[in-house]
Amino acid sequence: MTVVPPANIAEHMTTELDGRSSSVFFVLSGPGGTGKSTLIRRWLKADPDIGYVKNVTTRNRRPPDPTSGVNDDDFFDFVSRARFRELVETDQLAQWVNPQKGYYSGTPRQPLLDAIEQRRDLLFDYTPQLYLNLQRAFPEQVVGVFVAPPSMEVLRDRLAGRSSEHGDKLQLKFNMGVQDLSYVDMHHYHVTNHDLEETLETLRSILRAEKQRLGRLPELRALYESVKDRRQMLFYYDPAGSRIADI
Ligand SMILES: Nc1ncnc2c1ncn2[C@@H]1O[C@H](COP(=O)(O)OP(=O)(O)OP(=O)(O)O)[C@@H](O)[C@H]1O
Repeated sequence: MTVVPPANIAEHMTTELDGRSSSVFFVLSGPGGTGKSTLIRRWLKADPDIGYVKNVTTRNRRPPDPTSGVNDDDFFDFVSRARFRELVETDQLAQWVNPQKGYYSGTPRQPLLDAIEQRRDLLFDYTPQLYLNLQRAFPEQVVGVFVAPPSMEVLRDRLAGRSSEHGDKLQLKFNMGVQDLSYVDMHHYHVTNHDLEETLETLRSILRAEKQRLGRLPELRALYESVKDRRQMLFYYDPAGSRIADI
């Protein structure tokens, strides 16, 4: 028997039902010291297709972390306050923050626009404030994952173990991390970073799922829209229950 496709689908019998997803801006957010840069460093190494845009910052360089291998220069461009001001005034930053007196940090806008154009995914290592700024600027692209430490005690030990902050600065960093906890409910996901490999696997699964959201597949959406038969009734009233009786 020959199967005859309905008219609305006949011309699309060989159209492939695969879509190319639009960009995801995948933000690892949360307290400093939970492992965000360590995770991103591993992810970038394992997956060359994913991108990372360096932030500009006026803070001092941290010495490379011998435990994680994280090198500040891989994540930041270090600029003077005068240069930072120029970037703000000429509207070259997608977002910026002033987390501590005299210290500014932000993200250049143009590489983000390029990524959207090329449909590339980007990873970000952010505080919740930066994440919320970016979400406001790019609501369709941004997915926010709050990366939590196994406990606050572990966070304290990881921060101390990294040796990038000491004394009052370490205390300040920890206290800022405690404040970051109040932003958890503004994220899409919460992932606890016990074991690095397991956490990375969870993050990659989240990104894979986000790529399948119909909202990120514009050509497929347009295709399904074009083959929709608008005369079809998908719902009905049945106050007398006769349709059920007819089954
Ligand atoms: N799952 C883990 N198990 C054990 N140690 C970890 C784990 N994840 C990260 N660390 C260690 O914790 C320390 C802090 O990690 P990292 O610098 O990546 O944090 P961060 O969240 O990027 O901090 P910041 O936001 O201040 O840059 C590092 O020394 C790293 O080696």
